[in-house]
Amino acid sequence: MSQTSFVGSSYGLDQHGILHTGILFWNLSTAALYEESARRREGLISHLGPLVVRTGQYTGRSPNDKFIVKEPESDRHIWWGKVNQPFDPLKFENLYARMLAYLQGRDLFIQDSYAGADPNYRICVRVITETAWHSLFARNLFIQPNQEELTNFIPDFTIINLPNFRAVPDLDGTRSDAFIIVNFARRLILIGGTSYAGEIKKSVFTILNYLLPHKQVLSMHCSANIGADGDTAIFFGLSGTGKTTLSADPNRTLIGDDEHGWSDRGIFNFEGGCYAKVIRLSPVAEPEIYKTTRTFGTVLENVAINPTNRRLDLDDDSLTENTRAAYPLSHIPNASRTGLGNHPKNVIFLTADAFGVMPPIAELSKEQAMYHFLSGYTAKVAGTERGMGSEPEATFSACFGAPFMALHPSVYAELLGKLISDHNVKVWLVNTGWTSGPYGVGHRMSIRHTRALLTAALTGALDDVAKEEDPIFGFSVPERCPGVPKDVLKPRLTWHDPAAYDLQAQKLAKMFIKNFQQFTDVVDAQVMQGAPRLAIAV
Ligand SMILES: Nc1ncnc2c1ncn2[C@@H]1O[C@H](COP(=O)(O)OP(=O)(O)O)[C@@H](O)[C@H]1O
Ligand SMILES: C=C(OP(=O)(O)O)C(=O)O
Ligand SMILES: [Mn+2]
Repeated sequence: MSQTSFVGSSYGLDQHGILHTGILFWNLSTAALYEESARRREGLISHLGPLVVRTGQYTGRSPNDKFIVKEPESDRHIWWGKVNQPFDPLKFENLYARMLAYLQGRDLFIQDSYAGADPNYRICVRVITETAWHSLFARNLFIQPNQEELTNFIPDFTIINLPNFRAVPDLDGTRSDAFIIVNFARRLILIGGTSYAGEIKKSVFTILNYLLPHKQVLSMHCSANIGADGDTAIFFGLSGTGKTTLSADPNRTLIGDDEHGWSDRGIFNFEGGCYAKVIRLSPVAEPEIYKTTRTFGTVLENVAINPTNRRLDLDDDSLTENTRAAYPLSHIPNASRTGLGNHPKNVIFLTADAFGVMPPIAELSKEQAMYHFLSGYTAKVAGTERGMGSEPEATFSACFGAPFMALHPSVYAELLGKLISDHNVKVWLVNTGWTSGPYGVGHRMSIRHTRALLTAALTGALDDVAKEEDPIFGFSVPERCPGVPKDVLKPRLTWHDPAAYDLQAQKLAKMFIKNFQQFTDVVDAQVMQGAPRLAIAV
């Protein structure tokens, strides 16, 4: 049977300087990619159909190995620093030449797709990979053009993803054998040395974060869904705070789980699929996502599989805590087909606070919203074991997604501020971490309670509920919420020692203030009204 019955673009790989290859697999379908993947022994097909793969050494993103080429076209726009590290253009060309040499004689997989559901703002992305499974990942995560569009496809940006090509730092100017290098002038992203597929999707996100603000469109690290009345909600949050989990809500239509744009036409998804964490996934708490781990077409990264009966063990964290499922949006029963939504009525900032200080929900003023958006607070837990007494670490990640923000955070903050005012949006802070005492003592907020709080906020049920102003953070904490015990709403009440709570809250407020010093010169004085108030005695 022919293996080459697929649509390829007339814009061939020679245009990228890729010559003398093996077989080229253009835009292979899911089933064909399974076959190629199985033939190459890239992974195992599990019970009920997902493709299970391992990523080897790198089971998560490698932010320190990510670079942006320092060239005149983009130089003055980029937010240079720890996040966006400069890379020498000549070194880039050298590395690219070495990758082109590596590609000779190799079979390659090409997926041509869109990033951006709104045709006005989409970009054409070509993903070239040496493995079939990364090609399936790209196919699942991005938006599929139709047959005619594929024939005429000319990439705006091209990603060359070669996990088995390892850089030589002394020769290539990289930090290690892994690298993710974005070149805006060349419209090229080179990825090597790492198999973690998340690098592919987050590189595309970085590109859109660079391009869209120039068009007055806000790009956001958030999930999005739509209520029965057509009201859109967006959920900002760093990794692990609940964007994917909470946006998959049986009562709301899912737009997307991770990356969206907000233009004068409303919200649009950048992607066509989701990338969910599946460690200890509960079929009861997260039935929609759980089902995708039992569906043909899903790619499962680093999930344990019994090689004999091909059953999965979602509780097994021996390879990593960061086990993932990559699936198209159509795997979620009530997902949007268009990827579009109206201007949001509600914006949620998700934080996983490990100090037990933040309330499970609070309404923010416009100034507080700006302050918290620039702060991007969440917490990382130091130890992996509960009750070890190891101190959690506060993480401040501007715009709730600093690793992906190509421009200065104030660019995104200004756009958000304007959109919030123009569309009269309510902003909420939701703590999906610890509220009933600190990590090691308390326990994590239950998904059931978080969902009840979100339902109440999004349906307007919290509008008429009395709210108390938090003495330090100043935001408004509701006194009651249907389906949630009253005590849960006020973390101070759940601590054995209220004085210890006050001390911890002050400590956290100090961390906010220290972190915000980097922004005090660049933001409007008004935003400072959203800062925590240390002077007030509690
Ligand atoms: N109250 C809660 N709200 C949201 N997620 C929770 C909660 N409690 C535990 N979790 C777990 O935290 C993780 C959230 O991850 P995810 O939704 O993938 O985050 P993100 O998409 O923001 O990276 C999931 O594994 C989920 O099961
Ligand atoms: C894919 C990622 O994003 P998130 O955890 O936000 O889904 C990641 O950070 O690697
Ligand atoms: Mn996610």
